[in-house]
Amino acid sequence: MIERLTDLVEDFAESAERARDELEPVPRVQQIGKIVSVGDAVAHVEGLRNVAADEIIELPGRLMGIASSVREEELGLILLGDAGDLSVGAPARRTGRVVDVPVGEAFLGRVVDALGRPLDGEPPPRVRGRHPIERSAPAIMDRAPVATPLQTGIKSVDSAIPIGRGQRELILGDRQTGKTTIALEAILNQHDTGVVSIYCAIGQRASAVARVVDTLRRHGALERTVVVVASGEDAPGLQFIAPYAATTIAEHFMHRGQDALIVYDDLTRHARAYRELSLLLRRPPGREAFPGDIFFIHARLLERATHLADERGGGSLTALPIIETQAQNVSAYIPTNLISITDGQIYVSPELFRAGMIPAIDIGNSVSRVGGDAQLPAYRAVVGDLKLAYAQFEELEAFSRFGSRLDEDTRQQLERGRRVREVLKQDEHDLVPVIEQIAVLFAATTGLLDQVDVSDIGKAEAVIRRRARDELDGLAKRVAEGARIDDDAREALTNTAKAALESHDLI
Ligand SMILES: Nc1ncnc2c1ncn2[C@@H]1O[C@H](COP(=O)(O)OP(=O)(O)OP(=O)(O)O)[C@@H](O)[C@H]1O
Repeated sequence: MIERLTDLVEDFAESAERARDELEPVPRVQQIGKIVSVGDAVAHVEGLRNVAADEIIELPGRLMGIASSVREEELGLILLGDAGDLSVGAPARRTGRVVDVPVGEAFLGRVVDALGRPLDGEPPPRVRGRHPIERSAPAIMDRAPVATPLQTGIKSVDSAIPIGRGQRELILGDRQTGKTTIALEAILNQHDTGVVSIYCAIGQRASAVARVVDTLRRHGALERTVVVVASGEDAPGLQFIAPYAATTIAEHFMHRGQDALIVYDDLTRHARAYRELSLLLRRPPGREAFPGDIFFIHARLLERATHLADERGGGSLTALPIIETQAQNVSAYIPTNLISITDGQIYVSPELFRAGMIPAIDIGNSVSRVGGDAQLPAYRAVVGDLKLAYAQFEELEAFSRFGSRLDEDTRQQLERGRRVREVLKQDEHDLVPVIEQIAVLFAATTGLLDQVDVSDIGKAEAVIRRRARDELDGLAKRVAEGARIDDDAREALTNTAKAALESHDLI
């Protein structure tokens, strides 16, 4: 109903706009200034009056600039393209418009640039209207608490660092530690949830973006995903506006009452593009040479991700911003800013990655501040023990390296911890449905795997998952509807795991 209404309103707005353009050719007085300096990514203009912040200024060669530094005597423009043959003295024309992007369902399955122009060789998507890339975040009164889980299919995330729809969860870690893969898994896992995804690539190599698009296509996820790309070869201006444009495209779905997921890959490069622009615009550099408003540019972006109240349609936008740290320095400027803006972080550690603990999620250093409220209640049966067993295990393991003799209790904790660690490993794109996660984690945390050899845990997991899939259909449905794990369910989980292990001679 709400979708139909939104469609009607949008169609009406579109035709009203067209009619106005056709019927009233308003005689317009054009204000034209001239370029006084041109840099690689910015230009300065003189002679334009009353320009609004963020207004688009048209330059020769269909190039656009955003009025970023607006001063009485001179304008600093962020160029949305290659400065090319732009020369001093060339005209600069006011447009009275701000940057906007087309939005609509036709964007699903498409790869577009930061201005919504196709990059996949197909014709431009049929749009439902255009919206400015900078929009204010929904008011507090229009928001509702995060209450529905967003399953990622990754065991360690869904159990220990759960994400809810409308949450902002940062993924941070050094380079090549599997950050993009975690975000991609979250997108791939939405195959039957109705959640649409937006993947925004900022400052990446074109080959890396092509790999992501290929993965989405191979897994049948591209048709429910919009890919917005401003690659490293694009103008810094385009890299700067890409996440705002992608968010506007995502908001279209949220305002229609749908659930959307947006991945910003990554905001370190976004911050660097903005630093480059700010320095060229002669703004005073602050900490790490970033300009003073670097916190604000990320806060105003991520504030737009939320869960709307029912009166506003009940849609949601979940944000997974990615940040690359250097030498695991999470207290650098950009990571600390983003940690404070988001509702938690998934920290991936290069040491775990090197040790083959993949996904390399450091559970002890990761947190989800609001997702716990949205987590399916059935997880409570496993998650408390999981976190505790794992934290104790990590501590004990460090101690036991000193070779001190271990008492039986400690030895047992270590053995169980090793098995839990094996269970938390997961192959790329091997997404685990909820009931299978619960069956395997339940077996590991209740000691059913204690007798299984550590080298056989992968096999044990596979047989438990298969049996849970075949035999626990009824429980799976109840769990999805929010049922807790009661005594009957415990018994069913225990019997399933035992039968699976016995039938393969694993215990
Ligand atoms: N669960 C996994 N199992 C096996 N391999 C994985 C897994 N997760 C990631 N990888 C591999 O690790 C490598 C790095 O992954 P990814 O590109 O996701 O990392 P990243 O931290 O986003 O890297 P970058 O620093 O380039 O952004 C890739 O080759 C990927 O295939």
